[in-house]
Amino acid sequence: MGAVLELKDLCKGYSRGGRSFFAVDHVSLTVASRDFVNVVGRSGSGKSTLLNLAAGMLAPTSGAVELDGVDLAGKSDAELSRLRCDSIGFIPQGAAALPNLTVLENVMLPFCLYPRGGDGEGAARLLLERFGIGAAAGSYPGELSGGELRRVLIARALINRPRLVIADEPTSDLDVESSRGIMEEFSRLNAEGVTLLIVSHDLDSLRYGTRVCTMSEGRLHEGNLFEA
Ligand SMILES: Nc1ncnc2c1ncn2[C@@H]1O[C@H](COP(=O)(O)OP(=O)(O)OP(=O)(O)O)[C@@H](O)[C@H]1O
Repeated sequence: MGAVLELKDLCKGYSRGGRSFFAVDHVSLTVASRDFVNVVGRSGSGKSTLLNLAAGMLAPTSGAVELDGVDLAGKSDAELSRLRCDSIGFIPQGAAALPNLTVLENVMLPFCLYPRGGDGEGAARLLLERFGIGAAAGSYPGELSGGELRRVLIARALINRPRLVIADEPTSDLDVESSRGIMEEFSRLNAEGVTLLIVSHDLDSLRYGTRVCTMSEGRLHEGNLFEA
């Protein structure tokens, strides 16, 4: 299978208090089609920075990100937005829904951003049903629980049927049962052919993936070394 996502010797440097450091330090990772990669690691180890680089939200200090063989370097913001909207279902940490749009409108948003054919409303309603929140289609985000809201954001990330889903702690703040429901849904998506790269705090989530990588002080290692 070809690589959906390739991170090549990726670095992201920051400086704080007069000290320079790499939040992401020479990371290489090949995510093949149908991989389900979980990334674990301590707080501050660089997981969110890595996902933001992978999704083209952040520019690397050095190294390259290739999506389906296409280097993201040199792409304009508009091109990156389009690419993300079409190819990546990105669920950032603490992602917010737009408060003045209904749940249905929030889910349809990426569908409406660029002209495309098909039945966006029908697809959005199906996703809401799939995540057990069909009855909330006409509600506003402020009227939903944290777990319901998270499912709305996941549905929104899936509306354009992305080949790759990148999610930063998609089950944070959820109870065990809700977390399992979401991970099982990710697992089903994976079985349908979707490739996933997910940061997870919850070690129970690891059994749903096909690979685990550990982030430690900006470095990425294959395997779960988190508890070692
Ligand atoms: N814009 C920034 N400027 C300076 N330092 C930053 C910036 N963004 C992140 N960092 C630092 O880079 C390191 C990695 O941060 P990152 O958010 O990627 O970690 P994380 O593993 O996702 O943490 P958590 O699990 O707590 O979300 C941290 O030391 C953080 O303080």
